[in-house]
Amino acid sequence: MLNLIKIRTEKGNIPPEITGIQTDSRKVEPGNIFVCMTGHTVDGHDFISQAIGNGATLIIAKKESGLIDLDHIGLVLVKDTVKVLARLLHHYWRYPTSSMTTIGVTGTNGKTTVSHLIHELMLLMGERSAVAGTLGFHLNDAHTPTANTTSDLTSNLNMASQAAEQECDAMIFEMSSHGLVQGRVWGIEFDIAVFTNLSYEHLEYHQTMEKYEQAKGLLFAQLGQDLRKEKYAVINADDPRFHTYSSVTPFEVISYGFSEHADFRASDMISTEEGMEFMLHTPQGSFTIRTQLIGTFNVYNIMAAMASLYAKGAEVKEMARVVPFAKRIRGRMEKVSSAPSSETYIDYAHTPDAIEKAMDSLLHLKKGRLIIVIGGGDFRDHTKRPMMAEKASKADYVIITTNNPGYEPVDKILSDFQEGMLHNRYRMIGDRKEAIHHALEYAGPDDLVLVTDKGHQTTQLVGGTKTPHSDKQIVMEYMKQKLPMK
Ligand SMILES: CC(=O)N[C@H]1[C@@H](OP(=O)(O)OP(=O)(O)OC[C@H]2O[C@@H](n3ccc(=O)[nH]c3=O)[C@H](O)[C@@H]2O)O[C@H](CO)[C@@H](O)[C@@H]1O[C@H](C)C(=O)N[C@@H](C)C(=O)N[C@H](CCC(=O)O)C(=O)O
Ligand SMILES: Nc1ncnc2c1ncn2[C@@H]1O[C@H](COP(=O)(O)OP(=O)(O)OP(=O)(O)O)[C@@H](O)[C@H]1O
Repeated sequence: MLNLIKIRTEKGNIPPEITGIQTDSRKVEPGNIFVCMTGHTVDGHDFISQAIGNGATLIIAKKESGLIDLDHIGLVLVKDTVKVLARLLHHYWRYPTSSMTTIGVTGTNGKTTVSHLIHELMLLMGERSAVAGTLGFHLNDAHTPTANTTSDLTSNLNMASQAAEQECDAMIFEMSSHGLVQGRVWGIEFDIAVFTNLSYEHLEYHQTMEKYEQAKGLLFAQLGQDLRKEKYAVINADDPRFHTYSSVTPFEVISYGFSEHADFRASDMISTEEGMEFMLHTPQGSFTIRTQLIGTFNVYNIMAAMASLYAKGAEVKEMARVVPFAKRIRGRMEKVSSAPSSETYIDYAHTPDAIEKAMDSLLHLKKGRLIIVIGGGDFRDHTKRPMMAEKASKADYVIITTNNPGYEPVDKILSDFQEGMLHNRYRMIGDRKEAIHHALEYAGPDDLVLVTDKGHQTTQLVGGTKTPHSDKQIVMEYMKQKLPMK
């Protein structure tokens, strides 16, 4: 295997066989290669002793560090451990992404929804599928949690290999900009690259919108240039980046949106008791689409999922038949209470654009007032807070709170949001549970309550301590106590 890489220095005893490849010393098992990665927080080179203690027999590093007893292990020095890791991992797992249709979904909002819609539609059409993203790793119906939206390369290859072993027809990767920039999917053979939209987010990491835009574009570059292969880019025709991303790839672009020229074009959207209905015009004809999902943004998400599967070879007619059975995604415009009390929705909106879109999707349903809970916390872009509050000002009443405040002073979080408020019909309550209770208390039976930011998540981080917290459970328990038993 080492013949795949350029070795600068080789020392000690190189083992004839290895049992796996690891970048985290805590996960190393006997016989593994430990590859040292220089991270944002710590340097993997500092954990070589721990890796050896756990049984690593070969260390791949950029530099020599510490005293290593080379009697029983080997040490290989290379120029770039990230690139070497990618090369070795794909070889070790026997290139699993080349045996199934591999789909990458990127964009500021909608990645989870589009990825899960593709997955669910495939299962509904009788195919085998896997998806890895914010909600974890779903292999057909089985589920394992993951740490990131886009996992590290070692985990991605491990998941892809499980999917390939289960003979999945496709694997879908939710692609965050961090994941793309850090090479967490290097070498993955994408067949279809999907773009949802781009708006203000993650500038604490990328610094400028231009760099953020470039980061997302890496997914289209990763389709490669090999025109012997059948590959597609699926791009939102209504987004201003349509032309930029279309020009990154030599492969055919399938567009979707409300624009006249889109290949998958929606029209005549109406809300129904069950969700929504719209007309979808496609290269295979026009179809009525009925869905349990709500909000115009979900029309986009459904079109992105259907266009991706059309690229993969599915019949639009068959997809139109199964879309009504695709369930709402956990924590995304999830209705958790309804008449006789106020209707309450939980939504993972955590960007200015998502807040605006989530509110817009409810405005036509409201008979009384729209009450919104917004919040934020440490470890996320702080600069977006006033913009989120500005968008939330469209609601009749706004409750500003925290979400995973971490080590940041609560008053600072609240005042950042306050800066963006366009009216004074708001209240600031630091404790998230109390804030949700206040929203529900304030709401009358005709009012709509939208609780944003936490969505599906089930913990609250205060200081360095995580405690259980579910917005959905808080609403349901409150309703149970307040509503008279029948
Ligand atoms: C800032 C950032 O992106 N950090 C990511 C990065 O970690 P890092 O560079 O800090 O790694 P590190 O902790 O310094 O460790 C360096 C190396 O030492 C190793 N190590 C470390 C400790 C130890 O005891 N032993 C050991 O061997 C580590 O395994 C690693 O190989 O690489 C890790 C593996 O890929 C990620 O899990 C981690 O995500 C952290 C947890 C994170 O919060 N990231 C956020 C910003 C993120 O990536 N978000 C995106 C988008 C979310 C969205 O769209 O909303 C995501 O994809 O999740
Ligand atoms: N196509 C869309 N356009 C704008 N907003 C959207 C769209 N789809 C979803 N949203 C909003 O964004 C929120 C998050 O949706 P989703 O989880 O699908 O996005 P995401 O890109 O995966 O987010 P993250 O990367 O943070 O996990 C939703 O709860 C909704 O408010």
